[in-house]
Amino acid sequence: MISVYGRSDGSSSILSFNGSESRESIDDTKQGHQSLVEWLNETLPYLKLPWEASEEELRACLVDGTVLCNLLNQLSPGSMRMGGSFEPGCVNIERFLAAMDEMALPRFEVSDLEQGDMIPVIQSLKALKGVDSNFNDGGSQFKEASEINTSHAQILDLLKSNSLQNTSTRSLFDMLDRLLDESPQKMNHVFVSILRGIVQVVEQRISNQAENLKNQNILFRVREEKYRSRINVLETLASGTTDENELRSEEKDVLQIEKEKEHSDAELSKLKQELQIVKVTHEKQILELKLKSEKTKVELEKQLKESELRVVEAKELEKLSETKTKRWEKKEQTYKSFINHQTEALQELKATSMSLKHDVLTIGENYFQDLNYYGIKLRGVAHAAKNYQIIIEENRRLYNEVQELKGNIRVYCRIRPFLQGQNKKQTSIEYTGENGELVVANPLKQGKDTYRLFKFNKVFGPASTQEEVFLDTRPLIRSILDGYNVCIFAYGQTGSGKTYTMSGPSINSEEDWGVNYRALNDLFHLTQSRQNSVVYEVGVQMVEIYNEQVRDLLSEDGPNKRLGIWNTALPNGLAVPEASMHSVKSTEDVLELMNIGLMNRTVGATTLNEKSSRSHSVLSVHVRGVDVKTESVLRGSLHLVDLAGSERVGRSEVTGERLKEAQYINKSLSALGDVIFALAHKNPHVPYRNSKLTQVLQNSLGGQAKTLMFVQINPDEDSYAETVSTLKFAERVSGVELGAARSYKEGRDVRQLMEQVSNLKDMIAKKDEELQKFQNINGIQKRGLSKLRIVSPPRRPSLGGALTNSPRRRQGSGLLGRTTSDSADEHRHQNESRSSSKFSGGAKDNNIFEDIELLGLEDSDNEERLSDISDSCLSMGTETDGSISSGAMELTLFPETSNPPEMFEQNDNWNIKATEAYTKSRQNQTFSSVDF
Ligand SMILES: Nc1ncnc2c1ncn2[C@@H]1O[C@H](COP(=O)(O)OP(=O)(O)OP(=O)(O)O)[C@@H](O)[C@H]1O
Repeated sequence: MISVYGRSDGSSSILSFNGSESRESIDDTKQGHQSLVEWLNETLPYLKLPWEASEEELRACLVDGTVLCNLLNQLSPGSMRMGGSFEPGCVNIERFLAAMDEMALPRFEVSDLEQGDMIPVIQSLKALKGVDSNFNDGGSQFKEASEINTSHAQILDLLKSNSLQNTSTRSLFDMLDRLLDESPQKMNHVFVSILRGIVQVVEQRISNQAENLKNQNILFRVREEKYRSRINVLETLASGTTDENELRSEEKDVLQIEKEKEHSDAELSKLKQELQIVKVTHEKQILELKLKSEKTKVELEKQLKESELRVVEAKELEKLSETKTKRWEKKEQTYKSFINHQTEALQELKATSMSLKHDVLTIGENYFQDLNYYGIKLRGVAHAAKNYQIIIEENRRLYNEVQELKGNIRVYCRIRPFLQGQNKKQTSIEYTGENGELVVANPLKQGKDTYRLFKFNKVFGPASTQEEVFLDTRPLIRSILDGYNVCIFAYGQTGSGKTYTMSGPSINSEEDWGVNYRALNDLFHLTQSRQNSVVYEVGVQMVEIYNEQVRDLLSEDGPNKRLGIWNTALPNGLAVPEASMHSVKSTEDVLELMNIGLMNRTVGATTLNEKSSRSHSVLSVHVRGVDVKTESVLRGSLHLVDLAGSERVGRSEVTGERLKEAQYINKSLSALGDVIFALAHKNPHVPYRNSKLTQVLQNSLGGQAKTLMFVQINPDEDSYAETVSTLKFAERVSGVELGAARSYKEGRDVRQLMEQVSNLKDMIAKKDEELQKFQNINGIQKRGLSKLRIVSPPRRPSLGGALTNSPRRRQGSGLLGRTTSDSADEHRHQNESRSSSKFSGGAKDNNIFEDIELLGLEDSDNEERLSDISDSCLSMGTETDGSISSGAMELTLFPETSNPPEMFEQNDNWNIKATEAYTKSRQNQTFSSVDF
C-alpha cells in the first residue's frame, strides 16, 4: 500500500504500507535518521544516543514526552511549560503536539509514540530539525513569534528569506493584528507588501492544512482496509480447523481472535469515531478557517485599499514634507545668514561696548572732575545767591546812578514834519546832528548871522517814529519801578506836536501810540516780568490845569464813575491831592481812563490851531512795589505832562478870556522853567509855589526825580521866532544840566556862586530901594530899571564862535548878550510895525524897550513875555515874580562872570570883552560836557 504524508514544506514522500519508506529512499531515510539522532544529541547533549539508534531506542527516549518538550524549550527557551514528574508522559506529548500544530508542522499521534509506527514521529522531528536549521541559518520562527515588536524591516527580511513560512499561524495573526493596529501614518508600500506576504503565507497554510487533513483521511482509510483484511484472514483461519484439540486450540485462538477482533472492532469503531470527530473537527476547522480567511481577506483588502489611500496620502505628505523641508532649509539658510550677521553685529557691539566702557570711564572721571569743579563753583554761586538781593539793590543803584550820570534833566528836541495839506513852505531847520545838534536858519537874515546852533541830548527829525522816540525814553520807565519819580514834559508852541508825542494821533493803532501809552504798557510788562520778586500796584490820576486851577479829569462825578478808586495809601505828597486815584491792572484799563480824561479835557480854539489846548494836562502814574522776600516797599511815580502851547501872544490878536489864558500859561511855563533851573543848580530854594503846575508836580520834580523834556518844534519858517524862543528855553534847561553833570569841583564853584548870588541879592535889594527913591524923586521908573538891566553881565549865548559875534552887540547896545538881543530882534521882527510906531527912538532906545518888555515889567503885557523871560532869565531867588532881581541873579551864575559889583557899571567895551570871554569859555564847556 502506498500512503502519502504531507511535509511541512508542502512536499510529500511515498511511504510503504508497513511503515517503511520505499526502497529508493531507504538510503536517504537512513541518512536522515542518523542526522536526526545527531541533531538530537547536539540539541540535548545529555541524551547521548548512539548515532545508529533504532526506532525502539528512539521511542524509549521520547515516550515520556520530556525530551520532546526539552527539545522545544531548547529551540525556544521558555516556550514549553514543563509538567511535574507526576504528570503522565502523554500530557507532555500532547503539549509538544499542540506546539507542533501551532507551528503547522506535521504531527503524530500519542499512540504512535507509545507503541505504534515511529515514522510519523520521526517525520515530525525532522520537520522540527528543519525549522531549527532555518533558525540557525538566521530565521527563527520562535524568535519572531515571541518578539511581537518585530519591525517592518525585520518582517520584510523574514519575507525575503522565506522565514515567514516557518512562523506559526498564531504569530502571523499576531503580526497582522499588530500591523493593522499600527498608526495609519506608517502604512506605506512596505507595509502593504508585508501584509501581502503574510496573507499569502496564511493562505498557503490553510491550503496545506486542508491537504494534510485529506492525507490523514486517506491514511485512516488505508489502515481500516488493513484491519479488515486481517480480520478476514483470521476468519478464514478459524473456519479451516477440524481437529478437536486443534479445534479447542483453534477455538481458543478463535476466541482469542474474536477477542482481538472485538478489540480491533472496538478499536476500529473508536478509531472511526475518532476519525469522525477529527473529520468533523477538521471540516469545522476548514470551514472556520475558510470563513476566517475570507473575512481576513475582505478585511485585508479593505485595509489594503485604505493602506493604498494612505500611501497616496503619505506620498502627498511626503511631497508636502519635502516642500516644507525645502522651505525650512531656506529658512535655515536665512537664519544662518541672520545669525552670522548677528554674530558680526555682536562682535561690533562688543567692540563698541568696550570703547563705550572706556568712554564711560573717561566721562566718569571727567564727570567727577567737573562735579568737583562745579561743586566749587556752586559754593561760589550759593554764596553769590546769598548776596543776590544785595546785588540787585546794587544793580538798581548803579543803573540809576548811570541814569543820573546821563543827567537827571534831559532834553529831547523833536521836529514835527510838515502836515498833509500844508503848503510846503521853507523850513527853518537847517541841520540836525546825530549828537543832538540842531541848526536853525533865520529867514530874515543873510550870511553867517543866519544860523543858530543848539545842542540837546537828542534831536528827533521829522521822520522819527513814535517807537524811536520812545526807545530813548524807556530807561526812565525802569527807574519808576526802582522807586524813582519821573516827569516827562512836552513843551512847544501850539501845533508843534506835543500831544502827538505824548498821546499819539490815535490810540487805536499801537504804532501811533505816544509816550504815555507806551510807557504804561512797558510799565505793566516790567511789573509782570518782576512779579516773582516784587508785587506792584499801579494807580493813575489825570488832571488838567487851566487858568491856574486844577481839575480832575477822572472825577467820580464824570463819566469814569465805574472805575475803582485806588485806596492804597500813597507816599506823602506824591499824588495830586485834588484828584482821584484809579487802580489799573493793564494797559487796556489805562487806555480807557485816558480816553475819558481826554474827553474831559478843555479844548479851546485859537487862530494857530483850532484844536489847540490851552491847558496843561498831567497824567500821573503811581507805582507801589512790595518786595516778596524782604517785604520792603518801593514807591515811584511818573508824571506825563502835555503842556499848553508856549507861543507868545500878540496883544492885538487876543483879548479878554484868551489873553487871560495866555497870561496864565506863560506864567506857569515860566515858573516851570524856574523850578527846573533851580533844581538843576541844586539851589537850596526851589520856587514851586509860583504856579499850580509846579505845585502839582512839586514832589516829583525835586530830590531823586528825573526829568525829561520833549521840545517840540514846528519846522515852518513862519514859526521861526517861536522856534528859537522854544529852543532857547530848552537849551537853558539842557545847558544847565550839562553843568550839573560835571565834577564835584564845579559843584563847589556853584555853591560859591550861590553865596555870591545871595550877596548880590542883598545888594539888589538895596539898589531897589535906592531906585525906588530915585523914581520917586525923578518920576522916572522904567528907564532907570532898564539901565540897571543893561549893566547886567553877558548871558550865556546859544551859539558860540562866529554866531555870537553879532554886529548888533558890537554896536554897544547888546549888553544883554546875544540871546537878549536876538530875542529882541525876533520880537521886533514879529511886531515890527508895532515897535516902529510905538517907539520912534534910536536903536538903543528900541533895545531898551524890548528888554523891558522881555522882562515882563511893562505894565500892560508883562504876562505875555513870561515865556521869554523864563527862557532867557530863569529866576533863582524869588518865587513871586520874574522881576529884575531874577535877571540879575541869573547873570551871576557863570564862574567866568564872577566879577565884582563894579561890572554893573555901564561900560560897553567891558561888556563886549566879557561877552567874548564868556562865549569862548562856554563853548569849551558845552562841547566838553555834551555826552551824558
Ligand atoms: N511827528 C509828527 N508826525 C506827524 N504829524 C504830527 C507830528 N507831530 C504833530 N503832528 C500833527 O500836527 C498836528 C498838531 O499836533 P499836536 O496837536 O500834537 O500839537 P500840540 O503841540 O499838542 O498842539 P496844542 O498845543 O494845541 O495841543 C496834529 O495834526 C498832529 O497829528
